[in-house]
Amino acid sequence: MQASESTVSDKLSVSEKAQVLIEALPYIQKFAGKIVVVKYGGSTIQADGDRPDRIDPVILDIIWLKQVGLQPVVVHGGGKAITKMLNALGHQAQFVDGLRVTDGPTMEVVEMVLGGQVNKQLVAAFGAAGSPAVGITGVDGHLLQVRKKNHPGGDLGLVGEVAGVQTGVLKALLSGGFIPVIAPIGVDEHGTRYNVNADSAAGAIAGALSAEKLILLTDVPGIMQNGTVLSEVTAADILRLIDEGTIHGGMVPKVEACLNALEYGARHVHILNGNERHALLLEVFTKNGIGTLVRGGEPTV
Ligand SMILES: Nc1ncnc2c1ncn2[C@@H]1O[C@H](COP(=O)(O)OP(=O)(O)O)[C@@H](O)[C@H]1O
Ligand SMILES: CC(=O)N[C@@H](CCC(=O)OP(=O)(O)O)C(=O)O
Repeated sequence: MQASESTVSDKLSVSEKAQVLIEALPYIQKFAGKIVVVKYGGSTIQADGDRPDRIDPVILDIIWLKQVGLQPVVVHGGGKAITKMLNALGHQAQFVDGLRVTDGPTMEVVEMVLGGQVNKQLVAAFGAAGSPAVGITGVDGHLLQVRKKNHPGGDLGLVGEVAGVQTGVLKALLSGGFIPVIAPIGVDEHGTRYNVNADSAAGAIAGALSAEKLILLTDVPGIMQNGTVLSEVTAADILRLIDEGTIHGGMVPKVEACLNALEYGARHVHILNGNERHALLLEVFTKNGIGTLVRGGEPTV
């Protein structure tokens, strides 16, 4: 445990510490056995292969969810790591509406970085923190079936959109007591692998698992409008916020993934700041939660 954490805890009296635990009890009871899909973004991943002494607080939160009876499933990004590797190899990264234009050589780097480096770094971090995880890509167990994405902004190359999700491999891992850690690479019916936006992959997986929650961790406190976080938005709000340009760039695939997840069966979708310490615990185990809740229904803003 890090020094700053023990200092905060030391400021609480013994009865205040007990009170915090007691207040979490109804949420622990409510969510027992429920599936929570957590999307851990490339802009927030802190697992650091060079600093094995440092335990990533997000990983601790996810292990906490598991230990109190929820069933976490992790889908990770790694966009920044891909761009770093492309640059190191002398390639330029190119994006259209938050999606990476993926030619053949770029796809090789995507697979190497997402399926290899980032995935194994996270799995190793879970193991080091005492919880066995298994890292897979969407190719394994035919988890993410995709087709080439047709995008109005131009040909994106080997970018896939999810056409189907086969959840068998996830159910096998969950029932074996493992935390599944998924890299967003999909496969089409010919065996061609595609780069899938991690938010889209997480949304599709959350929907297919009828998850209690999909939680998208990013580097902003939620959906922002004029400098403030919107605590709750509906599908209609989102369409309007995209239309007026308030939601743009990487937030567009994120909110589309939220709507997709809700449409296909996820119950609640949240966008939180993964850089805020223990944001996941605050969302799941406190009354008001934090970040933005995305829900179906009529406009709220
Ligand atoms: N209305 C908005 N509210 C919050 N962030 C927004 C909004 N519109 C665009 N963004 C951008 O979306 C980014 C998050 O998307 P992205 O960079 O793809 O995150 P991640 O790497 O975590 O998936 C934010 O850092 C912000 O720059
Ligand atoms: C098609 C597409 O854009 N794929 C993403 C996959 C990784 C990702 O989504 O990572 P973040 O969540 O960290 O942004 C990419 O190549 O960057």
